[in-house]
Amino acid sequence: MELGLVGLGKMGGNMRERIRRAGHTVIGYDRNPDLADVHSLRELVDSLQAPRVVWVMVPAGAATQSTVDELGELLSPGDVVVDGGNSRWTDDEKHADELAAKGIGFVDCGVSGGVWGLANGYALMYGGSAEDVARVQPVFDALKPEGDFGSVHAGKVGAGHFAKMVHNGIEYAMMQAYAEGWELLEKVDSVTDVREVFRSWQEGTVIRSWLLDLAVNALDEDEHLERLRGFAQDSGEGRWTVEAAIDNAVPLPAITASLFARFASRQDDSPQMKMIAALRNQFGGHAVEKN
Ligand SMILES: O=C(CO)[C@H](O)[C@H](O)COP(=O)(O)O
Repeated sequence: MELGLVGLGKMGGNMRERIRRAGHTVIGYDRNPDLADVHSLRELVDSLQAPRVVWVMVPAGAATQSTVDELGELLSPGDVVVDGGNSRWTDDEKHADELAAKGIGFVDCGVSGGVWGLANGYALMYGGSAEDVARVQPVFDALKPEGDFGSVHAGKVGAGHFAKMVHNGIEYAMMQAYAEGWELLEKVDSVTDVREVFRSWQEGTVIRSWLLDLAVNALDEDEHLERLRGFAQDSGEGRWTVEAAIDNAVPLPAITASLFARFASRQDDSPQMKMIAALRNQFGGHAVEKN
């Protein structure tokens, strides 16, 4: 089939390649002309035969919104837009409604696989009507990993990004657990080779996983992670997971703590711990350290 792909960065560029390897025609547009096959969204749309499928792979928020808006002006009834970025799931219904008013279908798709997806395939979680999903199915089949699993029609519009959001919340908590275990192992004198302990866990243990494999890769590159600062950003999905938990009164202590640990990583000197120190000093005369 023919696909229009908007956004050819780290994810989109590799996805174009994987879809082409499966025998499909992909016409890609990116603001960076060095990456693009065409020079504008209009040229992309004009290059595709109707009914068209256009996959959007740009940053969540304003960039996705403006791309969907522009496609809404350029596409025709019967075409389908797929949002494959890490959009907030609550944006999907809005995008679907805006496009539906013009007779254009919409599918949201959470994509996981990072820079390894070209070789390993991308895990896909999508939401939308059966009819719209069927139109995109050959592309899903090209992108997904080999084997029986790795893609799911999770439900109606929004379900794909909701599933991907929860996936990322789990990712936060798993990474935090490996990180805490690693720090404790590094702290004690009795364990003399932490990297080899992590490596040994890759087989036979209850906690083996791809994230553990990646932790071993990282320790092979920098055994004690001395070249890195302990600073972690977040892109939004952890926050949205916690917000959804509050909306639904579902307790998520591990995921919430792992999000807050990232916030703490951005502080050189914790203001709240200054208050703890001050209060201990006030009520008990406990010693404080001064700047
Ligand atoms: O979706 C992903 C992996 O599954 C992305 O890498 C995601 O951006 C990571 O999220 P964060 O920046 O919040 O750690």
